[in-house]
Amino acid sequence: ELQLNYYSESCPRAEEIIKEQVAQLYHKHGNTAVSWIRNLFHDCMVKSCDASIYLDTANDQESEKNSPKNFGMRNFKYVETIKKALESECPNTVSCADIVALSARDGLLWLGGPRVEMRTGRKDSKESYLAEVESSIPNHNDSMSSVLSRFQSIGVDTEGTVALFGAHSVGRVHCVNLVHRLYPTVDPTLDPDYAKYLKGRCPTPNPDPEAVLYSRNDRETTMILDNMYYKNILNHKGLLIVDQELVSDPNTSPFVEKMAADNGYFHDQFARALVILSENNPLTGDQGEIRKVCRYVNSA
Ligand code: HEM
Ligand SMILES: [Ca+2]
Ligand SMILES: [Ca+2]
Repeated sequence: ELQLNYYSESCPRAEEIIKEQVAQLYHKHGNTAVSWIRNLFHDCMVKSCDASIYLDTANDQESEKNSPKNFGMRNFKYVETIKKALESECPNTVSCADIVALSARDGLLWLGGPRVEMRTGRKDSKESYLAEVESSIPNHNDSMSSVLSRFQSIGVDTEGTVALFGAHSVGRVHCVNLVHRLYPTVDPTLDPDYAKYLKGRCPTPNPDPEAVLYSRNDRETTMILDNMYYKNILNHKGLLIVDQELVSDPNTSPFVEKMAADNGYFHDQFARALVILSENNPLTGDQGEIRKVCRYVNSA
């Protein structure tokens, strides 16, 4: 029941307003564009693209943001900037869940990513699903077969899954997610010079989780969503164990090679898979609600 331009009658400028806000935020805080993409993954993969990720802890319901799987997520407050702009033009009309989808679509363009067409009409959840986060979002060291079957279960095939990992061509990884590959001994699947660089970024085996020690996902083109990621992992410069597994698993490695060789092909596959992810099990019609603010459900 999602459709193109769902708000054409109820709020004709809705998509324009989101685009303007994403642009303004990008110019103030460039990494908001990175966050919109990760938000889409962490929202849509958990139950539904229903903005459940945005809810704060309230009324005895603990926020999904508290899950260790959501460690490092940032810029949540800026979704309210977008929401406020929409509310001032069209109160109670545009869902936070559609902001999840459209902000990712528009953020991508600032990162040099592909143009993606997205349908709208998603409604917002009335609860958060902290308990489901653990089983829904893979771990940084899960086996590739379990990662593939997780994506398969929402309709993303192997080729699409390999493409979505290309999101790790932007942004950062904190040392807590890296040190097990560096200490006490260096993971032999890691390029030795690169390991030396990473040890410089993460000098101790037990980083304080509060400290913001991190490494860029992709040193060459940190803020561009491009196929450098695939070139890096082919050169044993993947950061997470799951990143490196894409190369060692025979189910995924042929796609890695193709994407490393052809940025246009990577972009086409990324766009295709992102749409499938963004349409996972949406609430539509009179399901859910349209929140007034994205971090709280509406009060009865
Ligand atoms: C098996 C699948 C995946 C795992 C285990 C995984 C895990 C992670 C981890 C551990 C980080 C670093 C967090 C930190 O230390 O701050 C990260 C960052 C990131 N991930 Fe993933 N990820 C996966 C798939 C995806 C997908 C499908 C997308 C989007 C399409 C995505 C988008 C991002 C982005 C944009 C960042 C950088 C965030 C930032 O800099 O703020 N990831 N991921
Ligand atoms: Ca969700
Ligand atoms: Ca890049």
